[in-house]
Amino acid sequence: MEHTGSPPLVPDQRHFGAYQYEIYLGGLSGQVPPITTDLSALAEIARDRMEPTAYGYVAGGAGTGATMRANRAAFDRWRIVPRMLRDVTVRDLSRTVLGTRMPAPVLLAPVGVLSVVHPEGELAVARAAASLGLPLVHSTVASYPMEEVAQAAGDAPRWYQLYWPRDREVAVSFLERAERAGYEALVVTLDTFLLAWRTRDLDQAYLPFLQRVGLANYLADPAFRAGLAKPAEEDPAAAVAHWAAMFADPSKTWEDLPFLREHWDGPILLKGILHPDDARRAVDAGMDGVIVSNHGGRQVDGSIAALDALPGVAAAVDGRAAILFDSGIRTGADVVKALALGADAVLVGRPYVYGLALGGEEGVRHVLRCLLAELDLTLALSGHTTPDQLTPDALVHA
Ligand SMILES: Cc1cc2nc3c(=O)[nH]c(=O)nc-3n(C[C@H](O)[C@H](O)[C@H](O)COP(=O)(O)O)c2cc1C
Ligand SMILES: CCCCC(=O)C(=O)O
Repeated sequence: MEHTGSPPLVPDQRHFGAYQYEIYLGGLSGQVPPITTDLSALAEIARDRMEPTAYGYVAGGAGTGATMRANRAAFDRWRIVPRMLRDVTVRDLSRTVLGTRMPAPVLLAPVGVLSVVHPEGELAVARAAASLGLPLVHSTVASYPMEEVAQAAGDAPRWYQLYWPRDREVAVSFLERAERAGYEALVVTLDTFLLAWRTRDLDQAYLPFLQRVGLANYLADPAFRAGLAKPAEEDPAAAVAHWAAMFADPSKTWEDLPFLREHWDGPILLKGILHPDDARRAVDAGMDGVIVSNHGGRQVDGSIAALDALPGVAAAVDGRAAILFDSGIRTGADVVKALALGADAVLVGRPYVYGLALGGEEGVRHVLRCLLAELDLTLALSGHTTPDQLTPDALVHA
C-alpha cells in the first residue's frame, strides 16, 4: 500500500526519536521494554537487583549526599520555553567535538570498576556505545585493560581518562598505551586525587580496589609491574598497596600541565572544573577543553551543583576551548538544558551503569537510546532542529 498524503507511522529512522515508535509497535505483539523508559527511576529499580555493596558504591555520593541532590535541584530550576511553528521535520543532532564526530552530543562518562556491576563490565559498555556510535571515555581504574576495551569498541570513537599517577614512568606508559590503542582525546580527572568521605561505602566497609577490581590497567602495565618487588600473582596485597601509594598525586599543580602536552599529541581536557578562574587557567595553559563536573556529587559534599557552575565557566572560556558537562544528567531535557547553558556535549554516568546492572550490553543500549530519543523529541518539541540552535534564550530560571 502506498502512502497517500498521511505521514508514515514510523518516522524517519535516522531520528533517535524513532525508538519511541519501535517501543509502541512492539506493544502490538505484546512486548514491553525490559527496563523502564523513565531514566530517573533506574536507581530505585537497580537497588532491588544489585549487590548492596555494588549498589552503594555506584549510587553513593560524598558525605550527606547534598551535592548529588544539588545537581538534580539545579536542573529543576531551569525550565525550557518551547517555541512553535518552526518546521522541525528534519533534525540533526550530530556534533564534532575536538575532532571527534558524535551522532549526538553525548558521551559515556568514565566509570571505573564496572565488573562489580556486571561480569562483562566495560566490554559490554564499549559494545553498546559502539553500536550507537557514541564515544566512550575509558577509566584508568576500569576492570578491563584499555586495549581490550578498544577492541570491543572497534571503529567507534573512544577517549582515555587519566588518573594521573605519582609515578612518572607509569603515567608515560599509560599515555603511550592509550595512543597506541586508538584513544583520540585525553581526559585528565583533577578532582579525585583522594577518595572523599563516602559514608555508604564506609558503612559497608567496601572498597572494590582492595579486592583488586579496578587494577586491570595497572596490572597489564609493564611500568607498573616493574615497580613491584614480587609479581602481583604472588603477592596481591603488595600490588594493591603499591597501587594505592601511586594511584594519584595531591601535590600536582598547574605547573605540572606541560608534562601532559609533552606526552600526548591529541586534545586534552581537564575534568572537574567548577570555578571560572580554573577554566580560564586551563585555557591559558593551552588545554583544549574542560569538563564541568563535580564527579556526580561523589567528592565534595556541599559543593556547587555542576549545572550552576556551567554559565560562569562558559563565560570565562568564551569559545576558546571545548566545554563538556556532567553530573546529574538523567533525561533528554537535562541534556537540552546543559547544551543551552554552554556545553558542547555532555557525559552521562550512573544511568548507563544501572542499564549495565539490569541488562548487560542490551541494558546499556536501551538506556542510551531512551536518552537520545528523549533528547531528539525535546529538541523538536521545543522548536529546534540542531544542538547549535540552543542558547540560554531557550530557558528561563524558575
Ligand atoms: C561508580 C562510579 C565510578 C566512577 N569512576 C570514575 C573514574 O574512574 N574516573 C572518572 O574520571 N570519573 C569517575 N566517575 C565520575 C563520572 O565520570 C561522572 O563524573 C559522574 O558519574 C557524572 O555524574 P552522574 O553519575 O550524575 O551522571 C565515576 C562515577 C561513578 C558513579
Ligand atoms: C579511586 C578511584 C575512584 C573511582 C572513582 O572515580 C569514583 O569512585 O568516583
